[in-house]
Amino acid sequence: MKNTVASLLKMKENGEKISMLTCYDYSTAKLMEASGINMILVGDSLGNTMLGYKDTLSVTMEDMIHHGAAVVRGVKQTFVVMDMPFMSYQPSVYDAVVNAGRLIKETGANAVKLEGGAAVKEHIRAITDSGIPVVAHIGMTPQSVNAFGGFKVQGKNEKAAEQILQDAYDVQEAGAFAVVLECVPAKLAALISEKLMIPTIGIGAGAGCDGQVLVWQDMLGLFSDYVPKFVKHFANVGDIMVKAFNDYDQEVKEGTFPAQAHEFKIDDEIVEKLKEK
Ligand SMILES: Nc1nc(=O)c2c([nH]1)NC[C@@H]1CN(c3ccc(C(=O)N[C@@H](CCC(=O)O)C(=O)O)cc3)CN21
Ligand SMILES: CC(C)C(=O)C(=O)O
Ligand SMILES: [Mg+2]
Repeated sequence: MKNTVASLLKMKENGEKISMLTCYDYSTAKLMEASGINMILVGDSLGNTMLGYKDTLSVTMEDMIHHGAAVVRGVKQTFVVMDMPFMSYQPSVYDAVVNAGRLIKETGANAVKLEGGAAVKEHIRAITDSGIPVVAHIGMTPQSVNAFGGFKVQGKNEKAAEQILQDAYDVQEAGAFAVVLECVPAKLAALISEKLMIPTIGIGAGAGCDGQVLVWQDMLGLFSDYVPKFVKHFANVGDIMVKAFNDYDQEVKEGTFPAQAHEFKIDDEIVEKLKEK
């Protein structure tokens, strides 16, 4: 069955956990849909994993649309959320609505996600009012890496924890239908999850959240620039890939690849005639 905003809200009501992974391409999207994942996030983390930037700040609307449209072509049922890239919504509520509209129109995705709590209340309200479902994102918001001085856990002291709880109430009040909690203490995330009506999707926020999200290259051991504490390697696909590339390299050099099974045939007669010419 196709996942919708209503079905995702229902999952929280029923106490069913929501699974989300990032995705940035067609072939991987098809594999994720085959797996039963509830939601796909076309994250601006593609700046790190696909493009090799050190943070997400350089990611453009065009980057997001290029990858988002490919992901949407790969799924029929799965709910797809598009990250709004740095500076596509911060300058004004007008920019936020126009760029949210572009992300939906030019990819066919189902919702947008933007970072921030109290500071983006009006943006969330205006995008929601235009008919686009919004996922909020609070706690350690990577587009503010320079303000935080690194990718550091947020909400550890009383004042900071209270601010994050208030951000959670603010984004719910503004109309967000779900909220990502990134790198916050587990007990704070559990408390927020209890207090909110909308589902919380955690990353580095413990088991008390209503759902979880991970970057797909992280959970498969394909990304090694950094391995945050919250990452679990569900498989070591990176090792498998290096082994396969190495096998290919060897077989090409030995001449064992390609074998006859990989060749196309032509009548010997034709080749004989060509030799005579
Ligand atoms: N591949 C990838 N995975 C991610 O989870 C991710 C991205 N890229 N890009 C955007 C942001 C950046 N994120 C990050 C990046 C690094 C840490 C990290 O290394 N944290 C350390 C230190 C925590 C602290 O000092 O408070 C850790 O040990 O988890 C965490 C989140 C999460 N997002
Ligand atoms: C890590 C998730 C929540 C994200 O925003 C991203 O992948 O860009
Ligand atoms: Mg992001």
